[in-house]
Amino acid sequence: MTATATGPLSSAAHDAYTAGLAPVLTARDVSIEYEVDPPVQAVKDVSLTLHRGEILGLAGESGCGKTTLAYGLDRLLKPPAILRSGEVTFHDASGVDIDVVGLRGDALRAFRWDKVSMVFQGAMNSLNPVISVRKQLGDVLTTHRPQMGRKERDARSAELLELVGVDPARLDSFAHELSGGMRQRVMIAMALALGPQVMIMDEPTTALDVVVQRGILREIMRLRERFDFAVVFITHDLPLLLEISDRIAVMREGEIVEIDTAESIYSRAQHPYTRQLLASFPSLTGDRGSFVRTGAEQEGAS
Ligand SMILES: Nc1ncnc2c1ncn2[C@@H]1O[C@H](COP(=O)(O)OP(=O)(O)OP(=O)(O)O)[C@@H](O)[C@H]1O
Repeated sequence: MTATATGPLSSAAHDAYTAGLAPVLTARDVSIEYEVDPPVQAVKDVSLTLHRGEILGLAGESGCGKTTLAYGLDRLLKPPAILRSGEVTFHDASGVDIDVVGLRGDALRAFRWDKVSMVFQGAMNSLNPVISVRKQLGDVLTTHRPQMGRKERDARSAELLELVGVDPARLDSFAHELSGGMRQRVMIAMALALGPQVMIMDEPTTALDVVVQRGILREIMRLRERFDFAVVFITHDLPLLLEISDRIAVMREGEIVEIDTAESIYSRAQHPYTRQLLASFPSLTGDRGSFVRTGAEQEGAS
C-alpha cells in the first residue's frame, strides 16, 4: 500500500481528535510544479485540513516540498512554480468560504496578511535595514488599514512589539541595531499585525541559537492561546515539532505520507518513512520532554 493509493496514514485517535474541530483552511488534491526542464513535481495531490486554533507541524527532509506547499496555501507561488490543480478554501470566521485559488488583485492582497500571514525562512534578514521598525510596522497597517490615523497606528505598533516581547522603545530602532532574535520577533509582530486566522511559519527560528529559539517558540504558543490563530509550522526539526504541534503531517517527495496527532506520531508512527525520520533524531530518546509546552525553564535573553 502506498500513500498515493490510500492517502496519508493516520490513526483512529487522529480521527477522534479532529472530529470536533472546525476547519479554517482546506486543501484538496493540490499539485504544484516547477516548470523547469525537466519539470519538478514538488507537491503531488496533497489534501490537508487545518483546524481553527491548532498547530500543525509540517515535517520532512529538505526538498520534500514543505515550503512549496506553504506558498501554495497562501498563493505566494512565483514562476516557475505553478499550481497545476487542486482547490484551497479558506473558511473565514465570518462564515464565508473563500476560494483561495480564484482570488485576484485587491482581493488576493487583502487575503494575504489579513487572513493568512507568513513568517518566511530567514525572515529576520528581510527587514529593511534603512527603515525604522515604526515605519515597517506602520506600512503594513497603512496598506491594509488605510482608515487608521497615525496615532492609532503608532499605538498598535507599540502594542504589537509588546505582544512579541520587544520593548516598544525599539520602534525607533533600525534592523541592524537589533539582535537576530529581536528581528525575528519584529517579523512575527508584522505577521500578527492584522489579526490573521492562520499563520504559516517556515523555519522561523532555525537561524537562531537554541535559547533564543525557545523564547520565541514560547511566545508563539502564548500568542496562539490568546488569539486562537492556527499555525502551520514548518521545520526539519522533528523533535521540536513533537513538542509544539497538535498534529504533524510528514511529507516525502511531494506527498503527505502520514498525518496524526503529535502523540501518535511519537509513540505509534505507522509509516516506515516516519519511523525512519524519528530514528534519525537521537535526541528523541533523550529528555527534551515538554519543555516548550510547559515553559518550565527560564526564558533566555533574546
Ligand atoms: N525555483 C525552483 N525551480 C525548480 N525547482 C525548485 C525551485 N524551488 C524548489 N524547487 C524544487 O522543488 C522541490 C521542493 O522544494 P521545497 O523548497 O518546497 O522543499 P522543502 O521541503 O521546503 O525544502 P527545505 O526544507 O530545504 O526548504 C525540491 O525538489 C526543489 O529542488
